[in-house]
Amino acid sequence: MTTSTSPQGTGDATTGGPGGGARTTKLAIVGAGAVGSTLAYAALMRGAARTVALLDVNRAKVEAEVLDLQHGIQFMPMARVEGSDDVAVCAGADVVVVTAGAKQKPGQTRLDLAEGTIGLMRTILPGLVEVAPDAVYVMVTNPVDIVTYAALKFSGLPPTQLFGSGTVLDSSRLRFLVAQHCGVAVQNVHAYIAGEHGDSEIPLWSSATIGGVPLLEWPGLGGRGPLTGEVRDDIAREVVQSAYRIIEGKGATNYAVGLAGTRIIEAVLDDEHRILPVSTLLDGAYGLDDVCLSLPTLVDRRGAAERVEVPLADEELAGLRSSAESLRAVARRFGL
Ligand SMILES: O=P(O)(O)OC[C@H]1O[C@](O)(COP(=O)(O)O)[C@@H](O)[C@@H]1O
Repeated sequence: MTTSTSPQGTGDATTGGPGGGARTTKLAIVGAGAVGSTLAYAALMRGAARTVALLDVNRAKVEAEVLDLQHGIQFMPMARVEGSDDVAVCAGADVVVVTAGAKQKPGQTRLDLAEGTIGLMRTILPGLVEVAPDAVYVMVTNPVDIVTYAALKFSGLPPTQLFGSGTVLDSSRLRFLVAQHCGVAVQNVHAYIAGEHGDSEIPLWSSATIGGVPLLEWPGLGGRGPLTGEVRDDIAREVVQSAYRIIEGKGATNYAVGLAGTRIIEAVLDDEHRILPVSTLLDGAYGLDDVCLSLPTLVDRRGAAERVEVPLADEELAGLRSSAESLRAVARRFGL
């Protein structure tokens, strides 16, 4: 079953646009759950790709999500939406985003989900690579660092071409909280979370800036105080806890992760050369290797093209090393 539509009824990303015109971009999303379908919605709303294809084992679910999205096409930038329970729907994709996996339940950590999800990656990656060998693969499924490490093994793809959404979302949570505390626009806060997308993640306070001022020297503005050690610790704790709070309240996180994923997809499809904290396989950076974790990385049409070596304070480097250690221990536990 493939359910699809096109504005002019014909043409797709593989054969060219309607009427055989210029080739257009195609985004394939694996998993039509809360994250996958919200990501599709966000990508369509932002006009990130001309074709959005959804793949899910649950035929009724994928059909329903596709229909619902198709009915909104009139109000979006020009696009085509298709969906199927057959991997062929992903053929010729420029970007494949993997969101499929076991659902996180209240109280479960991301690592609790690992085993079933790793098995799923082993099953689905070879078929995806067969139909979309040139796509850039973005893993979103949690625990994303472990899933990315496993997917690299199962796909045989180079680390530039396959990486994880990592701490792009955590960094936007951090920026939101800092912006709220300081009373400035979130876009003016430049700060990254590095390491694991999870409990051992590290805010890179020492390199963060607000409006050109080093965050650690932020004097406060409009009656609001500086970011003291206590405030920073509270914010860092809140970043880690917020996903759990959302899951407790509504069962899943979907909006912010859908937007974060879309941001990564745009950086690839539009060849933006944008620095984003995605999860990549380390090969000696900061003395770390054979582990996937997040560091600011140049993302362009090639994928995760090059890592930026951000200067780290001693405690940040120590945090990164222990994050790497805990991820390696989990990977070993699952025989990776
Ligand atoms: O604070 P400035 O210098 O005005 O920069 C704002 C710009 O930086 C951004 O927040 C991106 O920041 P990063 O490069 O730190 O990710 C944009 O969204 C925004 O347009």
